[in-house]
Amino acid sequence: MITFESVTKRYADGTVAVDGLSLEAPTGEITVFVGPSGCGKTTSLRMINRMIDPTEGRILLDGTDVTTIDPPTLRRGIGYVIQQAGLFPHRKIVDNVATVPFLLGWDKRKAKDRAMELLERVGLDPKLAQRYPFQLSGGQQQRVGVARALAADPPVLLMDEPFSAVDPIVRTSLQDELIRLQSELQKTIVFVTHDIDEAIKLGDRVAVLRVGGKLAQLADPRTLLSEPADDFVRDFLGRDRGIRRLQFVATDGLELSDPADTSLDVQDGRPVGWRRDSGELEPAGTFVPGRDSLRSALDAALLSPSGAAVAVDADGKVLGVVSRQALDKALSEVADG
Ligand SMILES: Nc1ncnc2c1ncn2[C@@H]1O[C@H](COP(=O)(O)OP(=O)(O)OP(=O)(O)O)[C@@H](O)[C@H]1O
Repeated sequence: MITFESVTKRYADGTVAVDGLSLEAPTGEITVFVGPSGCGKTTSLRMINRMIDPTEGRILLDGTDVTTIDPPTLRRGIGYVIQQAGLFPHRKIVDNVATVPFLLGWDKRKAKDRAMELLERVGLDPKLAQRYPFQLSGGQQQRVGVARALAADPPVLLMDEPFSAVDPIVRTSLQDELIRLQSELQKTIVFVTHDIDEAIKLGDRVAVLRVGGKLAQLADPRTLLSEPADDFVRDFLGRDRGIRRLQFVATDGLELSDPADTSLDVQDGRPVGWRRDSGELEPAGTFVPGRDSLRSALDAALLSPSGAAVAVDADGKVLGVVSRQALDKALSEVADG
């Protein structure tokens, strides 16, 4: 666990970048620092691995004040990923990833084996290992950056806007990959972003900071969306807060009707489309109950001319149909809190 105890950072020119910050980043969870430009996110993050030291207050790593640990020792247990990966340009990808284990005294073979294993783990083709960073796309470089940070298997990972330099599609896949990796590795992650959607998607807890380095709210994403602490947080969350809340509402309780009672065409157990009176087929939007959120179910319904959503299992086989009335009922329960 990482604990900030009334941490303040005042730079030499008098700028107060972080002001009395107190919070905990629990072990095995992703804590996101989010806020507008200049609110002190990077400064807060860098105080954890002592790239910057606080002016006042303390940061504890599992109960030990980080300023009592010498920086090289501290950083051995802390992986660090930055925007645009920061790879060594003149080293092959495999050597970039093997750098830290090698510095820790692993033999060359073992360090390279570890690097290859990690490249695969972050979803990269092993063939890329022999290339140089400039021969990779931005998204691939970011994956290498994550692999490199994980190389020595540190319990803590600091990530500073790691995905902001790539296009939205690559960004989504990097986020999905991080969620998958985290479910396997359960690292203590502190993740900095200025993108509230990214914060809500990735964070177990989200710390919203305001300019001047003050904590505006610390909450899980669901609470943040349903109970913003003040107007600043509400404005920062932006539009569609009501709709976005639905992504945290489960769908296992939705009432399913028998597809045979509807105009859904089913072949080999799979939905083909909604059969119109004219005989034409209209697309059928689907979702997986229990896995997908009420937002996905609503989206599926809105894609269907009938207004109903088709519930399917993980293999795409029809489980039932959620009528507009059943969705209405679920939505009104959400609105009632
Ligand atoms: N070395 C420094 N000397 C003086 N002021 C600094 C220094 N580094 C950062 N600052 C100031 O401290 C404040 C917080 O900066 P910081 O980089 O932590 O913010 P941030 O939230 O990460 O911003 P961004 O999203 O734009 O990267 C800003 O006003 C910045 O100008």
